[in-house]
Amino acid sequence: MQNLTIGFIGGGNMAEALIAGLRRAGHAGEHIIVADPQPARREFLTTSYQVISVEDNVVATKRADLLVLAMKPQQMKAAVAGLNVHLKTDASVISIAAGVSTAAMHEWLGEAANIVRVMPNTPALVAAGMSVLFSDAGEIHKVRTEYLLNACGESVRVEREGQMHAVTALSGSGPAYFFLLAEVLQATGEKLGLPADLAAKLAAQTALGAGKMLVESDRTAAELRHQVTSPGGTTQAALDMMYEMGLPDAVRKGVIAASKRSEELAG
Ligand SMILES: NC(=O)C1=CN([C@@H]2O[C@H](COP(=O)(O)OP(=O)(O)OC[C@H]3O[C@@H](n4cnc5c(N)ncnc54)[C@H](OP(=O)(O)O)[C@@H]3O)[C@@H](O)[C@H]2O)C=CC1
Ligand SMILES: O=C(O)[C@@H]1CCC=N1
Repeated sequence: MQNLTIGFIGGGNMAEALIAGLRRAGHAGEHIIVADPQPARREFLTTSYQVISVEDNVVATKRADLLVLAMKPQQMKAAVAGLNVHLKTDASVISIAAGVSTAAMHEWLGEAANIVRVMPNTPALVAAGMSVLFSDAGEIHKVRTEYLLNACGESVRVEREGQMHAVTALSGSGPAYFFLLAEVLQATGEKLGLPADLAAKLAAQTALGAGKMLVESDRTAAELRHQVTSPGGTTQAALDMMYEMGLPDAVRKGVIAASKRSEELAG
């Protein structure tokens, strides 16, 4: 797998996270080629990750064994138009765009294209990504895709493409929900008199610790929450207020809104 050339069309935030994961896992920069319209972005990616950067999508497409389509959903149709004739025989084509269905990808790239639909997330940048894949292509294309995704963290397959909307709402967008919570924790710590750097450190390390416990412990999230919550104590005071202010309902409605937006992007 290390000899596969992995191409990216679009070198934005999510492509960078995947590239960082690949490079950390030892995939050679000379086997990664990124096409992006912005010269400054190409320069940045080459300097930071020692990858090959090009302006022309066709150049990256021709060389790629795995081609990752990493532009915005609204940019996808125009970006892939005409690329299918340049694909290597048996190339795997991985779309990471929210909402965009494999049927749409086949419509744009032809029925013969080996399409894998993936929903990654930005913690791939630090090898802690969570990716979900769906594909109607052959096993080899899923296995190759898992090589890429597992270099960046964890991956799972789903058998029903319809589940990708909920996946997108949960793990694709999910890092932003935790970052928002960290922002509020930090700002409130400052308001309560802590220096900014200390408040930021406390929010970040607490998020890391809670995340590690969620991943590593046998206990459920609810059980872990109960362990922190002494009856009549400080956590109880906070959680009572958060429930009263509707925090769980706000999160629930937010995640449902994300899932609906993913359905809308599907057209
Ligand atoms: N960010 C995230 O957390 C996640 C994103 N995704 C998906 O990843 C995809 C990319 O998102 P993200 O990285 O955030 O977006 P970005 O806007 O950061 O990256 C997209 C990149 O593609 C470039 N681009 C646009 N049109 C073309 C084209 N025709 N050919 C080549 N490159 C092009 C853009 O250039 P320019 O700026 O000039 O338009 C930009 O550099 C989206 O489809 C999104 O749904 C999935 C999971 C998580
Ligand atoms: O916000 C978005 O649309 C993309 C998809 C998931 C995360 N970012």
